[in-house]
Amino acid sequence: MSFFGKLKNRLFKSSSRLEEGLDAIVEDGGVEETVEEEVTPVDDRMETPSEAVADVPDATPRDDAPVAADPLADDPLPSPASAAPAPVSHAPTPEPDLAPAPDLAPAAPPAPDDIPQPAPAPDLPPEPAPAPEPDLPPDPAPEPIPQPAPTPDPAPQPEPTPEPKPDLPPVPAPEPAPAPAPEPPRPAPAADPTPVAEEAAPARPGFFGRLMGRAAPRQVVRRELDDDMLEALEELLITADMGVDTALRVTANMAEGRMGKRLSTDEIKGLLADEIARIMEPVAKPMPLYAQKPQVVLVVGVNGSGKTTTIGKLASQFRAAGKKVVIAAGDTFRAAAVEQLQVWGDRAGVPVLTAPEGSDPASLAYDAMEQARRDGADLLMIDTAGRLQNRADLMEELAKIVRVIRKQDPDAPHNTLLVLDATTGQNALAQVETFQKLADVTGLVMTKLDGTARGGILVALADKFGLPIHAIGVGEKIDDLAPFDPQDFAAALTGHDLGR
Ligand SMILES: Nc1nc2c(ncn2[C@@H]2O[C@H](COP(=O)(O)OP(=O)(O)OP(=O)(O)O)[C@@H](O)[C@H]2O)c(=O)[nH]1
Repeated sequence: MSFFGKLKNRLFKSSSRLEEGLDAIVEDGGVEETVEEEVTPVDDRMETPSEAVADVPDATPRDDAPVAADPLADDPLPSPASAAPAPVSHAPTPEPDLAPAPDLAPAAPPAPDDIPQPAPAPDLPPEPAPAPEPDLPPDPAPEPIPQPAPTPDPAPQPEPTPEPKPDLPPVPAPEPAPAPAPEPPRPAPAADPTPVAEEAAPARPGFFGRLMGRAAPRQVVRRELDDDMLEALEELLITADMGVDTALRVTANMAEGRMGKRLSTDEIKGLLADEIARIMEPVAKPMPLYAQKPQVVLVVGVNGSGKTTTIGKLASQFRAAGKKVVIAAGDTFRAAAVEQLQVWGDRAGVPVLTAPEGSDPASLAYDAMEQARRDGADLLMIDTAGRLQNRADLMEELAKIVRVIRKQDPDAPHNTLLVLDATTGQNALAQVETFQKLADVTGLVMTKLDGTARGGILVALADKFGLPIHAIGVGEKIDDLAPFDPQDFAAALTGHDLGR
């Protein structure tokens, strides 16, 4: 499954909440219209198989898989491994929210009442650029109904003969869908008398309709964008954890130049996805890798935010990318935290340096630095305590760690990653503020996006702080750390496929 598919599934709570909310807003006061929609080729409705983002593979050793480096791999140095795209194992599972299957079905016999359409003769295309058969795969795959009877009958028969492709001049692209102008009443299409909101199963287009790239009429609910609707949208975004400021800004941008216009749920989703992607674009940055050896990565965050897990996942990905990694278990006050990190080190195949319980974390960090240098490690990842309850102590502890490692490398730490738990919602904003005071945070990793109904917190964070988001955690397994892709995220969050 592609990353979009996986993220979509995992953000199901968020996306369904937003989707349902948007549906409700548009339907509340919206008016049903009949529109014709361009028939989309099957392939266009499937996920693009080569999305760059790592489709998180199964938790298997991946010595040959540089992919994993993807989330981190903004390597300014030539690092073939890190630059390599993720191995994507795309099982083309159709998205549940993609177009309903019926209209994707390959050339079934047209409904009899489609036939009497005022047929433009097939060889007299009314348009200068007759569209190619849009709902056929571009490759010369045989028709699913192998009717070896290509009798060149000028009159179109209901029989689904193999498509007379060769007769049709190829056209580079199908025409853009015409604006949903009010359709003249058509001779009773085989319309289902039970229109279901926006995604009602469309009646199958006639043979010529399909041939010419036209589609079946379908019912779409549209609502005029007014103050009430804007307010409802703002509320919805706030409940998705986008925060008041960001929600207001997003809705204002969505509304710009569109007040009084009639918008469908799909259109609203598209606008929202565009806005979210626009905000997230500048912060989607993999963790930079430097030539410095060892590159010191200090990992901070409150207890339970997912630091240990994230260190394990990152270490595994770095290692798979050919980097030599050492981990220092800097939360020396909690034996359980140290043990947990050792488990993750074992999983990732990376050594974990520990110190006796209660010993000075800065001392451990110093020793770890020495060992990492001795071993020629590329990366030293230092876990830290997350006791915000005693902020002054924590601040002193972090400051001391930084002081001692700078004795060996004045530029260290090279990265200070703040790990945030997406399920804490708006509290994540406060955590960023606090940790920015405690440490010089250089980037974020957002965990547990699979477990929240309100992924909008990422949008609020990006909008407010502009800190790079290096990766997102979408599960508890070692491979459940993905690069942050703003387009995929926006699509997954809103349920709108941005068409990539
Ligand atoms: N569902 C899900 N769970 C996660 C994710 N990341 C971490 N977790 C879980 O969150 C819990 C806390 O993770 P830890 O890595 O131990 O968090 P920590 O910040 O190191 O916590 P302390 O050791 O208490 O400081 C564990 O049960 C993890 O399995 C994620 O992306 N998704």
